[in-house]
Amino acid sequence: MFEKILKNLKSNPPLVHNITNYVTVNDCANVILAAGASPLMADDINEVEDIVSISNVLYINVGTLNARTVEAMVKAGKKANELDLPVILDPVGVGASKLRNESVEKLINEIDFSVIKGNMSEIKALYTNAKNTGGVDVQEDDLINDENIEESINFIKKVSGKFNCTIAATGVIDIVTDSERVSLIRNGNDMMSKITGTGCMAGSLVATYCGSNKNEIFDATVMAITVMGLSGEKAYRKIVEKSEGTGSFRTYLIDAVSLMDFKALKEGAKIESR
Ligand SMILES: Nc1ncnc2c1ncn2[C@@H]1O[C@H](COP(=O)(O)OP(=O)(O)O)[C@@H](O)[C@H]1O
Ligand SMILES: Cc1ncsc1CCOP(=O)(O)O
Ligand SMILES: [Mg+2]
Repeated sequence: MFEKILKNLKSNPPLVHNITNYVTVNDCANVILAAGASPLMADDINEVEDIVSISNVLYINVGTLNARTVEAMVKAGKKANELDLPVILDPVGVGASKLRNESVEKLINEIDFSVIKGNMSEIKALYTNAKNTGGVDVQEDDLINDENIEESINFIKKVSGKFNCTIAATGVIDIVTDSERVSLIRNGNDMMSKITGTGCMAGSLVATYCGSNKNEIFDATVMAITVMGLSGEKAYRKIVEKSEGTGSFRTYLIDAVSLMDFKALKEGAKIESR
């Protein structure tokens, strides 16, 4: 699976159109470059259709949404659907405010998404309209762990069925499902929750791999989440070795994505198919 996805990325590196937040935008651009693709950040309503038309995939992240960008997201998403490009949604912080809930509902109603990726609190808020008091971070009670794994898998499958797309729910254990296939990914490190942007970068990587593998959305998503987790492990080893902190961790994370190859993936991936 990895070999084919990587080969397609290498032979057809995608141009990734991102409409994303202003907190982690630079990390998203760098992680896309590190993976071997090209990022383009563009959110003006008068430009997005032109940009989608030259892109291979669209990543919509509502982290710092506002009325203006939501309209641009809808327009870009519709154009991407028309051109049959994968569209990825990161519903950052959904459940935390009325504006976020209404905007995400509008996006989901008007755009066909290939993948929705979020932490478990976001995925829960999406499905049940539950309040998300953690903001952009996962709430402690929602964390996916070995105790609640079966229940979590069944829940994420239901979410995938409802929204008719692949769902990637991230956390200590990540779950990816397209309703039928389920992969659990046990890569990653707790330090990934101590810097901002790991979720957004994971979304950018999902978009990157899907952009050159649009007929293999599930596998491309599993691969992206695995690359992110494995890179987190490598970055963590580096900072421990050098007694460094979270700032360096962020840099080493991007380094690790840029150095990732088939061999490292094959050796380090902790994927369980259910
Ligand atoms: N405690 C953890 N242990 C292992 N991996 C983690 C942990 N927290 C986050 N990650 C990883 O960090 C990435 C971002 O996930 P997450 O923190 O859930 O997203 P967000 O930043 O959107 O809340 C994912 O690849 C996930 O696997
Ligand atoms: C802190 C913050 N506030 C609005 S968007 C954002 C970044 C969230 O990034 P991530 O979901 O990757 O932690
Ligand atoms: Mg997030």
